Amino acid sequence: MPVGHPTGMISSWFVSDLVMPRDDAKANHIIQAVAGSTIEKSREFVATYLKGAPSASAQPAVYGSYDGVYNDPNVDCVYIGSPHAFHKRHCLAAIAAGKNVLCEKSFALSAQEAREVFAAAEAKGVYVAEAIWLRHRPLVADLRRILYEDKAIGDVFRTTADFKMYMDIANAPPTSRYKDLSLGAGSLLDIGVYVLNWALLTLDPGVPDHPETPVVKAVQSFDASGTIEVTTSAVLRFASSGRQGVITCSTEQRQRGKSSVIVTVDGTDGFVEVEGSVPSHPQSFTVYPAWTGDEKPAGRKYDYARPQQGFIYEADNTALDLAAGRKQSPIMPWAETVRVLEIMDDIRQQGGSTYPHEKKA
Ligand SMILES: NC(=O)C1=CN([C@@H]2O[C@H](COP(=O)(O)OP(=O)(O)OC[C@H]3O[C@@H](n4cnc5c(N)ncnc54)[C@H](OP(=O)(O)O)[C@@H]3O)[C@@H](O)[C@H]2O)C=CC1
Ligand SMILES: O=C1OC[C@@H](O)[C@H](O)[C@H]1O
Repeated sequence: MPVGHPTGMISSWFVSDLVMPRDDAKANHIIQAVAGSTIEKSREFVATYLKGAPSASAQPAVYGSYDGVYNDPNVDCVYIGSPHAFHKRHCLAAIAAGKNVLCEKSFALSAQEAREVFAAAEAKGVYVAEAIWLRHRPLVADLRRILYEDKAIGDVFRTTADFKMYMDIANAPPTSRYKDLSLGAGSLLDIGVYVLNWALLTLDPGVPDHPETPVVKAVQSFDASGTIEVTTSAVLRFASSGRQGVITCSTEQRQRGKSSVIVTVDGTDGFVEVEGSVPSHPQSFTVYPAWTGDEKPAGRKYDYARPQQGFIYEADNTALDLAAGRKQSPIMPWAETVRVLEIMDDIRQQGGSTYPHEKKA
């Protein structure tokens, strides 16, 4: 799958995974072109991250503006790894040029922005998907099967998930996407989106095709300036089952250790703990029977640790979607991206966080 992308942290992680050799690749990804805001940044990106890449990806076309990638006839799919507030603009520009698009989470600032992008994609007949890599992990599909087909822990009744990642916002430059509200700063869109996805995936077997939208109660707290949302807590309740999700995220707290329990799913006959460094990067899960005595019971561990970080799964699935002529990802269809953003709109409304363009409206 030829890929074009701007520079930046996530883009470096993404391409590093794609060019790492592996035996079980479902698709052959070629980094065909790289675009950043300056040609120097793009060249530096290539020199840094594609130095040892297989020959097809080692010398991509290099552009000093994003238009270069949008208009490059050799690019099949544009990967967008810019800050949240630019996603709509960059998606629309790529779509207008007739390109397929894989765009980072959170897909947009609001559900309305996502609807506009998907309407444009439909009109142009191109593929667009949110790069919510968590949903593409085999670990997630296996866990859902164990919960809802094998019913290994009985009836699921609750999921708790917490994402903590310390950001020194006070000392970050004003241009940082973690600090600049006009770039979409805030813990919910950056990391809360993962714990929300964990709750939806583990509490609702109908996801993604027949999802039930939960009732949400949420609060948010802000940094010293009172403008940047740094901690979000929300409780979700699914009316049909009574299942609850307790999801929290904070950029004020450091993650503890290299691996810990990042998600817990409780059932009537047992529980599951998902282990990893942070909820975006699960490595294993353990299925336990009900904890009845003093000691924690023995569980069965399912381990998915690999040399890549995990971006290969969304990349492979995107390539397979394109090869099959699909315009949407069956794992993260447009309606599901919109629904996640609608829930986040609701959480932000209850929590009191708004973006500059919303204040003007
Ligand atoms: N899936 C995952 O695990 C992760 C996903 N993400 C997601 O990826 C996206 C980008 O995050 P990240 O890589 O950390 O972002 P960065 O802050 O690294 O920015 C990415 C690129 O966007 C451009 N950019 C950044 N700030 C500005 C600005 N103020 N004005 C104009 N252009 C700017 C720059 O590219 P240039 O100047 O070359 O154009 C920059 O290299 C977000 O949606 C985030 O949520 C982020 C981290 C991990
Ligand atoms: O998606 C993400 O997950 C990992 C974090 O480091 C990053 O800030 C965030 O965007």
